[in-house]
This record gives sequence, structure tokens and C-alpha cells, in this order.
Amino acid sequence: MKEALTLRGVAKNYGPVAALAGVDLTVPAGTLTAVLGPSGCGKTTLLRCVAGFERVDTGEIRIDGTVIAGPGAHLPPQRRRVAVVPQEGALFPHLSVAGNIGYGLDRATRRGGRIEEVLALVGLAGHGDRMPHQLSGGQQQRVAVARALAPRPSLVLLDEPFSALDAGLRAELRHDVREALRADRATGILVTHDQGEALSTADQVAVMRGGLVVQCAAPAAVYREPADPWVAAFVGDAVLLPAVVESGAAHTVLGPVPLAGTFGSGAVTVLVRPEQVRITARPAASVRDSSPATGTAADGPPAGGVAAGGSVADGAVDGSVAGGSVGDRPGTNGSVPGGPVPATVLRHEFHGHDALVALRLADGTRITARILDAGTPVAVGTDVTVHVDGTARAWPA
Ligand SMILES: Nc1ncnc2c1ncn2[C@@H]1O[C@H](COP(=O)(O)OP(=O)(O)OP(=O)(O)O)[C@@H](O)[C@H]1O
Repeated sequence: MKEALTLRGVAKNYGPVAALAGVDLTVPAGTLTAVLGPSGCGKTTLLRCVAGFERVDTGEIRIDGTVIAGPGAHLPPQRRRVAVVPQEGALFPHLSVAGNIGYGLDRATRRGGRIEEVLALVGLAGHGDRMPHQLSGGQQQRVAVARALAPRPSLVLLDEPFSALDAGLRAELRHDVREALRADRATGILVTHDQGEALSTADQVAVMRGGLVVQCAAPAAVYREPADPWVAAFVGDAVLLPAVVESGAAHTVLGPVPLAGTFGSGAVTVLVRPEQVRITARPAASVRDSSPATGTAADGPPAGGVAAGGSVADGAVDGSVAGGSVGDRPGTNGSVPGGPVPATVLRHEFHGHDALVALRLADGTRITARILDAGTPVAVGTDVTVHVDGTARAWPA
């Protein structure tokens, strides 16, 4: 696939601060790349260097194969064919919608129906005569996107364009903007610190940390095969556990978990995703023996709403490796692969589509499970068993 944008070793310092520390990134033409990272990691600086608002210190940027920034080269912003959609306030208040979109377009393009075309792409056909103040915030952002697309730029840079909108509107708008870019065969870069937005909207996600792109891959690959434990915890919820690899399985406090891919042996950090973790009500009689709860509803959970045999998933432990010592060789005492091990419910957070259940294992390790059947709260203090489905990823400890 043709490359619309290429960055090689791009560095940008502000005094002692290395805002970009040698960024490598490739954006294929006609795709949307989300640049995702925590505050201060360099996302905006990256965008500003690509747009030409900042000069790079070292490294090289190419657009459609042409060097636009590099040693001795700095093409001014207006000659880069790069359009920017800012967070908000992009429109000229004294110009109509059509006036805003047509601003800067050559006359032939203006007359060729391009304004109506891009308005239709963003779902605002027939709104050309409106003034910006007559539009909602979401509609104004749609016009800003239409204006960016109008001159058919080589690149559209979207700088957290949905951040000022409420959650429902944001989801709708990002879907519509994604479709508009796709329909126009535009190449886009979406800067965001919202993991869900990046995963659901982009063709590839570039994860930034400390001025570097630490991983760039398709959303599913970033989620399932994160480059390191930090990426694992930043892109979604993660249970990170110390473990020892032996005979192809990681022996964790949750029992032996098979590994994705081959791994030698030794101490590792293991990633288990929320949807792999399942909890089952633990009838009082089986509390001591950690066998799976197979009872019927009549056995009931002793203290609340986990249906026996019900499934659950998730584990979020704020990026830190959960407790327990590798030297303990957890899970090597004849336990079944992936558990089950006993746990106690510490907290239940209802999120509508699911719920997060904080759990404490017998050794004090805390993990979080996500219950998809979230209707009935799981009472604090409920005894459950936990087991892990599927395989885990591991990194040398
Ligand atoms: N003009 C500037 N002068 C000095 N330091 C700057 C300047 N712009 C950015 N920085 C610093 O460079 C680093 C990267 O900033 P940048 O704005 O690119 O991060 P970001 O990922 O976009 O953050 P946020 O999500 O908070 O917008 C930060 O440490 C920031 O303080």
C-alpha cells in the first residue's frame, strides 16, 4: 500500500524537554491512524511537526514520498497539503457554513460542487447557508471536517476533535467522520488519549510514550499482542501477574496459564485480559477445596448475585504487577490450568453494559473481573472461584 506519511527518527526538543525523541511512523494512504498516548507524551508536537508549525531538530518527514521536513528542509505549512481539524473553534464566525468550507478553495473547485459534496459526506447536506452560531457543537465539528476535506489534502490531522462533545455525540460523530474520510479516500491521523476511541475508529493505532512511538499496529494486534506490559495496561484493562514459565505454561497465582507463542523458561510478567477471567459462585461447602462451583441456582451464592456457573471477565490492576512472588511458583501445586482459585469480592462497579468486580485472592493479590451479565450486583464479601480462559502473553520479568 502507498505510504502517505513517513516519519523516520523525528526528534523535537523544547529546551531540555525531548517532546519527540526519535519517532518512526508510517501511515498508508487512505487509512486512519490513531496516535494514542498519555498527556505529555508528544502527540500534539508530532501533529505540529507534520503540519509544519514546528521545525524538527533531526529526522525526516515525507508526505507522498516527498521530503517536507528534514536536514536543511522545512516546507511551510501552506505548501504541505495538510489540513488540520482542531478541538473546537475552528470556524470563522462571520462566514456561513459554505463560506467557511469554500475559504481558500480555488474558484473552479468551489463551483464544481465540492462544497455540497463534502457537506453531504459529513451529514450536513443543505446546511450551507447557516451561520456557525446556528449549529450545535457537533455540527460545527462536522463543518470543520468538511472544510478540511474540501481541498482534497494529502493528509487530514484531527487533534482530539471530539473531546469537547458529550459521550453519546462523540461516539456518533467519530463513526460519521470515519465514514466521511473513508468515502473521500482521505488519509487521516487522529490524536486522542481515549483508548476506546483509538481502538474503535482507527485502522492502526500508534501508541506513544515519552516522545516515542512504542507500538504501531492494527487495533486488535495492539490489544492482543501489546509490545510491553505498559502498553498492555494503557490499551484496555490488564491483569499483570508475576509468573514462572515451565513446560509451556506460566505458573501464576491464578494457576498455570498456557502461553501464546513459545517461551523458554524463567520469571515473566503475564498479561491476562478481562474477558479471559471468569468467576463462578462458590458455595459455602466448597470454600476450602477450591473446586469449581457446579451447583444450580438453588445452591446460590452465599452472599449475593453471582449465578452459579455464570461467567465474568476482566482484570484491571492499574498497570502495576499484582502481588505475589515469583519465587512462590504459584499454581504448581497440582491445580487445574487457569484455576479455579478462590477469591473474595471486594467491590462491584456497575457500568451499564458490564460491571467491574474487584477481587482479592487468598494470597492477597487483587484483580478485577468484568461481568458481562451485569444486571445483578455481586455483593461485597461474596466467595467466588476464578479461572482463566485461553492463553496469556508474557514478557521476561
Ligand atoms: N512550546 C513548548 N514549549 C516548551 N515545552 C513544550 C512545548 N510544547 C510542548 N512542550 C512539552 O513537550 C512535551 C510533549 O508535549 P505535547 O503537547 O506534544 O504532549 P501531548 O501528548 O500532546 O499532551 P496532551 O495530551 O496533554 O496534549 C511535554 O512535556 C510538554 O510540556
